[in-house]
Amino acid sequence: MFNKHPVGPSDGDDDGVRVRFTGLEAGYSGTPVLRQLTADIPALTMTALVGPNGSGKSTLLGVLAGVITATAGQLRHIGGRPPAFVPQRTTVGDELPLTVRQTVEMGRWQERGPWRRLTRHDRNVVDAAMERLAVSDLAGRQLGELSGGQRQRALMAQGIAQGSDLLLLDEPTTGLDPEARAGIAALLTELVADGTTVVQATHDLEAARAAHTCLLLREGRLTARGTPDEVLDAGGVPW
Ligand SMILES: Nc1ncnc2c1ncn2[C@@H]1O[C@H](COP(=O)(O)OP(=O)(O)OP(=O)(O)O)[C@@H](O)[C@H]1O
Repeated sequence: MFNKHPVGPSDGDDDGVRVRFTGLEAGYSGTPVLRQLTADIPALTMTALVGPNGSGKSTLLGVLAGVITATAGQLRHIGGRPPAFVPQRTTVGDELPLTVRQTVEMGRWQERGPWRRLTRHDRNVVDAAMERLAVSDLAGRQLGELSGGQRQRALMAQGIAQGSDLLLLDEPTTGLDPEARAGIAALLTELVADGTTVVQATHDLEAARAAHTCLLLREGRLTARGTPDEVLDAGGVPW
């Protein structure tokens, strides 16, 4: 694919960079998925990971989040707090006996440690995250009995409750109705304006267009990197 920007870090210094990876490789049980990925994630911007099913977007998010270990290459988080990772809502078990409030409270575990009593500050952070995602009314409901959009908002509230400056989201708007998608898009724009770096894997063209930077993956390789116009229009929509 035609690509105006070189596929790699923009330059050698760390200015304005939140995450830098070089020659990154990762996979599952010895099966390689990501191959020689090299790129920067600019700080205080929104980056969209785009590409066809199975191209490695979720795997890359998992590596950035630290839940999947790279098998080769280098990954550097430049400054900031440990990332907050919001997985695809379909990967969160329906049978989990958790209420919405308990789910959001888990966002404080990294700081507080699991099973420790939450402090008043923690509870305030949880309340604020639930209000921001409009799930306060659902606080006592079981996660498994929520609609897709409600569950997505609960998981996003958990991510926000972590208070990280780096939010990693796996398909936060896929399958949601237009109103719910617009709500999430507006929230992400606000979060970036408030000082958060957002990285989202997405098949949602509007979400990708709203990003500052798109990284296009194909078969585990980074094949284009640039503005949405450059990446999405250069060779047709890439999925
Ligand atoms: N837990 C796993 N165990 C083994 N292989 C996996 C696992 N998760 C993903 N894979 C494989 O890794 C490759 C990349 O998958 P990944 O989920 O990262 O792609 P994706 O771009 O996020 O796809 P989608 O758009 O469908 O969500 C695929 O071939 C997939 O089958």
